[in-house]
Amino acid sequence: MPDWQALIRDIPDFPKPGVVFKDITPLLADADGYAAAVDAMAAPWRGVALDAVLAVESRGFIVGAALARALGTGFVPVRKPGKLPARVHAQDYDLEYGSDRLEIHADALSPGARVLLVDDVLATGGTLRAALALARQQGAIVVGAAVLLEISALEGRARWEPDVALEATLAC
Ligand SMILES: O=P(O)(O)OC[C@H]1O[C@H](OP(=O)(O)OP(=O)(O)O)[C@H](O)[C@@H]1O
Ligand SMILES: Nc1ncnc2[nH]cnc12
Repeated sequence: MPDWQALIRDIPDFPKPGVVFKDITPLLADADGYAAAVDAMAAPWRGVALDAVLAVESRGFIVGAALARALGTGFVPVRKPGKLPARVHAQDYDLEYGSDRLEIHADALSPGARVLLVDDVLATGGTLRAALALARQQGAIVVGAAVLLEISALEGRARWEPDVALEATLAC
């Protein structure tokens, strides 16, 4: 276990009773830990041809933007409803503690663009699958997906597309 993994803490019963929330804010606040986490997330993708990192609001932005800079790619935001100013494509999805909708600008990706999906946590996988659908709707090639932390018990990986590489830096 990398020593910075200890900077992710468990918060019981947040945001709902029965959910153990994996809180990455202590890791983000630690300069060395944050840098090490981003380096480790980037490692499998160095040398892979990529045009953009596509990351999901809001915690996904914190790791996704840093990863885009580390890999030298553009950054495409996928946002919660009503936040993007131009025409959007939308996708409804379920996650561990509810359901929501994600949006992407309709002109965010060119057909054939090579995209890496990025988020902080993989739980049930609903969020990442919605991001995959949004990218593909625009004709992008989803080269893979990168998450900082996979919550294995929630089996998001089992619902992921086996043909698309999914790299989790940490698993619990
Ligand atoms: O695999 P899933 O079950 O879909 O869960 C993972 C998602 O849940 C969290 O986002 P959340 O919607 O809580 O939003 P936030 O990033 O704004 O906190 C997390 O940042 C992932 O995006
Ligand atoms: N248990 C959890 N902790 C942190 N983020 C999450 N996203 C979905 N489930 C989560």
